[in-house]
Parts: sequence; C-alpha cells; structure tokens
Amino acid sequence: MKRVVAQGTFDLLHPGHVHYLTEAKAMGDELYVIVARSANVTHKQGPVIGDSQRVEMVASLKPVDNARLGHPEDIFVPIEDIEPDVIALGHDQHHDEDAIAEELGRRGIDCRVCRASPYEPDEEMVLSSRQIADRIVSSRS
Ligand SMILES: Cc1cc2nc3c(=O)[nH]c(=O)nc-3n(C[C@H](O)[C@H](O)[C@H](O)COP(=O)(O)O)c2cc1C
Ligand SMILES: Nc1ncnc2c1ncn2[C@@H]1O[C@H](COP(=O)(O)OP(=O)(O)OP(=O)(O)O)[C@@H](O)[C@H]1O
Repeated sequence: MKRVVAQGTFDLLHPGHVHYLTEAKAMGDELYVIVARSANVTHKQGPVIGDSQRVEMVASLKPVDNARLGHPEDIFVPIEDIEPDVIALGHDQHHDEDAIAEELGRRGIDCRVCRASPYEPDEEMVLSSRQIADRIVSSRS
C-alpha cells in the first residue's frame, strides 16, 4: 500500500480542500491528513474552528483514510510515525519542497515530495477559508 500525506489548517471547508485531498489520494492508496494545530498557524490569522473539530471534519471526507492533529513542535514526528511514500504539498503552501526533502533524507525517511494543483473552476466559488470568513463578516455586519 502506497501512503500519501496531505496537510493544512482546514478551517472552513470548501471545494478547494476536496480537490486537494482527492488529488493527493490519487497519488497513492491511503491518504493520511495532518491538521495544523491552531497554535502553529502563525503565518496568517488563526482558525475560527478548534483543533479537534477540524480533525473530525477532515476525517469525514471521502478521500481521507486517517486524519490527525499535528505535533506541537516538530512537524516531522507525525511523518516518522506514518512513514509515507509521498508528501503532497498544497499548491500555495509556503513550505519549501527542497528543504523538506533534505530533512527527510537527514532523518532516513524515503519519501517523495510533490506539489498539488490549484482548483479554480470559476469566479462564483469561494475557495479560501479566509474569504469565507470575510464574506460572513461583511454580509452580517
Ligand atoms: C510535511 C508537513 C508536516 C506538517 N506537520 C505538522 C504538524 O505536525 N503540526 C502542525 O501543527 N503543523 C504541521 N504542518 C503545517 C501545517 O499543516 C500547515 O501546512 C501550516 O500550518 C500552513 O497552513 P496552511 O497550509 O493551511 O496555510 C505540517 C506541514 C507539512 C508540509
Ligand atoms: N482552491 C484550492 N485549490 C487547491 N488546493 C487548495 C485550495 N484551497 C486550499 N487548498 C489546499 O488545502 C490545504 C489546506 O489549505 P488551507 O487550510 O490553508 O485553506 P485555505 O482556504 O487556502 O485557507 P486561507 O484562505 O485561510 O489561506 C492546503 O494544502 C491548500 O493548498
């Protein structure tokens, strides 16, 4: 069985997340998803929804075989546990492919790192958790 890992915040779910996770699943046989801890989402506004609720929602999605909360300090601890064949980075994730590949090599983990594609079907869809939150604020105030 070929294992794939996907990761992200997954605050307010939308079809962009489903596209990403479906594409990641197609890279192997089993999809494991690491959900970022709120405390570690420091590069943008933190999630509205709490850690365990985000994990529960991601776990319920069709392509997902296993979802878990990430490690508080070391993002490679869940990777060492899962032992994936592929890490599928999201199209806009700020993580650097080469830096991740280097650290995997240093830790003796034999795993490919690749980049998923964006989902942008038309202008009607709101394909970003932040944009959904902004729309709620502007339409309710
Ligand atoms: C290979 C990999 C493993 C990760 N593992 C964790 C983790 O264990 N704990 C965590 O809080 N975040 C982890 N992250 C980070 C988040 O999943 C997420 O990528 C980061 O917070 C950026 O959020 P965004 O991609 O939703 O913008 C990991 C990221 C990568 C690329
Ligand atoms: N429209 C999209 N197309 C493809 N992948 C997406 C899309 N939106 C999010 N993803 C992917 O889903 C994963 C989780 O993304 P994240 O939780 O940051 O969602 P987001 O909607 O982009 O959030 P925000 O709007 O707050 O930046 C990431 O790997 C990201 O690349």
